[in-house]
Amino acid sequence: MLASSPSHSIDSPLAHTAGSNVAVVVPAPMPTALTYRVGEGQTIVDGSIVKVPLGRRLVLGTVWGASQDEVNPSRLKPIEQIVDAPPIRAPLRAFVDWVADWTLAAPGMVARMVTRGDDLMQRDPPVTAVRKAGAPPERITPARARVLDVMVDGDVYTKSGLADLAGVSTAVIDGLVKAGTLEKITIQREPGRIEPDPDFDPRTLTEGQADAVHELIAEGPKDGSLDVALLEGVTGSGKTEVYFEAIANTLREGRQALILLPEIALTAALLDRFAERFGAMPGEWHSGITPKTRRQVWRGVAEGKVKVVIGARSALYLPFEDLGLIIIDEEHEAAYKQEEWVSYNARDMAIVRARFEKAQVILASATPSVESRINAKAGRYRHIPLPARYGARPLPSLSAIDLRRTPPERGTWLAPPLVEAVRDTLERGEQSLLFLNRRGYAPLTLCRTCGHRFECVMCSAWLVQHRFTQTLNCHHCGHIEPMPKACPECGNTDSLVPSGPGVERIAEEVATRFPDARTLVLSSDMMGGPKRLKAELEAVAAGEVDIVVGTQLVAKGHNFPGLTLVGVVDADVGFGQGDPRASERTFQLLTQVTGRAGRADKPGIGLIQTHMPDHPVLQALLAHDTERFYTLEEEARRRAYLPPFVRFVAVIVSGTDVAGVKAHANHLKAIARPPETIDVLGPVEAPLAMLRGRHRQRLLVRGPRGRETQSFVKSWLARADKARGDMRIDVDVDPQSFV
Ligand SMILES: Nc1ncnc2c1ncn2[C@@H]1O[C@H](COP(=O)(O)OP(=O)(O)OP(=O)(O)O)[C@@H](O)[C@H]1O
Repeated sequence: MLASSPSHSIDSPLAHTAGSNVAVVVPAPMPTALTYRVGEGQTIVDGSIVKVPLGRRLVLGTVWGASQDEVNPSRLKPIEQIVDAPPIRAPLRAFVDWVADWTLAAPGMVARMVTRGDDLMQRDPPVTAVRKAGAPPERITPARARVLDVMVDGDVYTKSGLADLAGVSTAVIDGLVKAGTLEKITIQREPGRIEPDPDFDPRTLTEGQADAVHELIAEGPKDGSLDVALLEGVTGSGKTEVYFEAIANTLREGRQALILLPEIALTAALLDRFAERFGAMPGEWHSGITPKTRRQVWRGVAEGKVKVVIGARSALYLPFEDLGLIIIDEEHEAAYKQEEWVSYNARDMAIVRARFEKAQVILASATPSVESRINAKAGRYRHIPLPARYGARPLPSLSAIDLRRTPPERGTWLAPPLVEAVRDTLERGEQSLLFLNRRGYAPLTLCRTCGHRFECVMCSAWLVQHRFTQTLNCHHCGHIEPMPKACPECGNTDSLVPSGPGVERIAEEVATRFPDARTLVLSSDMMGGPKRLKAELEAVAAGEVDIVVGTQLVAKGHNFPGLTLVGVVDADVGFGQGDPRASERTFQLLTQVTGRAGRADKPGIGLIQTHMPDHPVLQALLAHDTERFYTLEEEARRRAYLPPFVRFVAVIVSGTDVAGVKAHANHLKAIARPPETIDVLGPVEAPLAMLRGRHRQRLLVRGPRGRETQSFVKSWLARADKARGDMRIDVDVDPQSFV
């Protein structure tokens, strides 16, 4: 609903008067805000969300302040409407500016992540309600008496709600309205909300947990300076219980809290845990929620009524009224990096948002990112360890299965020691998890006769065979085609063979070896939506499944009490893909997944199939020697001039015209002229040379950590020729993905 004046309190008393010019940030890739005129009768403040004409469209924009630009009055357009929504507060506007500057994105594209779209600004339609208004009716029936009996003077009821309450039909209510006893009114229905109660059901903490809570709450800086704590606790140490206490503290201070999670799959379980601890559901924010919930949470946080939000990285842009605490759970996860539209890392940006909001940040992980570890070591973050599992449970005992010595039988993927271990676990009535980070049945399909390999037509990538759906899928662009009967190259039938395993193939082997076991495949593309996934995860937790075959979807965050064996089918998948973070990712993923074993009363084991049992990363993992891993990795990065000791900025030129893309990339290189401290590497064909039908060339800028590198990229790209046609230049500061 649009109104000419917002009904909300404002954080800036300075209204812009009619006839004055204001700067409005609009959702378009423009480097600056545009100027519009405030109309008669409009009350506009800094942060007002407005509708303004842009070309022929009316777009949603945000008032950033008075305009300093000289604009020819004849070209000046008026603000069309003021949206009935709380204005965007100054700290959030400052955050948007900062993110735009840091990521080299247009401010409007960042602001768009705050205001999102029109639908978010709508209010639910008003509803008709009734309340007592006059004397009881002359004709009083038992049904009418019941209605009057249940009503409290002054209270407002929806018709159907009141009918239910009194156990009568709505016709009885209509009769009372007609008689003048009740009157109809229109109300804006507010979602019923129970506030989380910090003292609802606190846990008894272990000594280690209590110390960590004390440090988090009481030992932070007292001068209001930025407080970032790295809560590093081994898997199953109870990090969640610890940061819940920090949330309780924030709630007692009357402020709001945000918990960011890397995966939607983790939200359902955490929502339930939160409700048990605080007696109320938090707000939920991710791509799987309904538009109605989205509207209610957005408005609820802006008005300070929703106190806690659990969400995906986009929740970082919610317009909190008074944000006191941000928790980044599994802070090391690559999923915090967004790579579309605006490339940003939600973990890093959360720290910036916290600075503007004067909020605390807790980064939680069993396997922190190398960056956060180094920041903690340098004293920029407080380092709070939780070295033991809750309930004195041991960490799982880990060992490697050397595939060179005990390989699987031909055409199978599970080596004899792993098969034996699964059998023993089944016999004990316990659960096993077989982990392989590959969706589908086989990563490649080829023709035995002519050697043809199935590739995506839009990307330089193999098509992954999926048996459940009988399709070949591209995991990069989403292209799907039916599994052919014959080879398109040589026409031979019965000659197409799968090559390599995905989780579906492992599940097939499991079904052959253990036909009586209850087996479940869990991977993101098998999901029948978040509801089905939640039910499946609950079934695993309840012990209704014997063997889970899963991708990274099940690797982290979950609590499966009956799970005592984790088998890693192929630990070598993650190493050496030209990605500077390959070792780190592998270490993290394998620690997380093996950390699912033995979390309740029975001890767990992890068996890791590999061709490289002596790899230093695996050695550190097997010994639970986290310290050794970080020391090795830090040293390797320092030596090789890799982040976080340098800053990388990736510049990707893409388009449908391969020659044009190459020429433009070469042009960029030719005009770069970087200062001595900065190198421009490339251009080279990106590892994914074609993606969604666009050819890609990659330049990599390597420079110092400060702002210098971004400043160089900004001025460099500003000097470049305009990209023509459908050519696009994407800039990614601190890239996570090197494809
Ligand atoms: N103080 C406590 N009282 C009761 N139960 C606890 C306590 N601390 C932890 N637990 C239980 O121990 C298990 C592990 O805790 P939690 O999930 O918080 O660990 P975590 O450190 O987040 O693990 P991971 O990093 O492996 O996901 C959970 O079932 C949790 O309920």
